[in-house]
Amino acid sequence: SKKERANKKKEQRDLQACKSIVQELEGHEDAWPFLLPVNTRQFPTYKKIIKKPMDLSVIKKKLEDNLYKSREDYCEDLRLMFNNCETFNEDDSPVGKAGHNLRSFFETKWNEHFPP
Ligand SMILES: Cc1ncccc1N[C@@H](C)c1ccc2c(c1)OCCCO2
Repeated sequence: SKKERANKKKEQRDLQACKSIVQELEGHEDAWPFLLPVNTRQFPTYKKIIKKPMDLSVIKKKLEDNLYKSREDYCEDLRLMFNNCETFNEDDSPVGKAGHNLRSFFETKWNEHFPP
């Protein structure tokens, strides 16, 4: 139907916006702690403390494999990644500071693409 076609277009537009936001995050100078899954041999307590690890490479793959049912679903994974960072890292640590900076950058991009 016309409504279904319109909805499909919106979903395609949202997916494209989410992909471009991830690309912008990856290029940010404070993205370095979030580009790949945390190495649990390097951080042996991470698996016990963080129940649902998340990073930009997983989010990018989920986008490519069309595993998000909505932009809200995608936004949830990004906020999970930043919340994990706050759980494990001190605010004034290098990773903690990078997490706060990148979260702020993300929320700004989010509001640019999807004004509340
Ligand atoms: C987001 C996050 N949360 C908790 C722990 C680590 C991470 N990120 C990883 C990629 C990382 C961050 C800092 C690091 C590091 C690796 O390499 C060991 C040397 C010290 O510097």
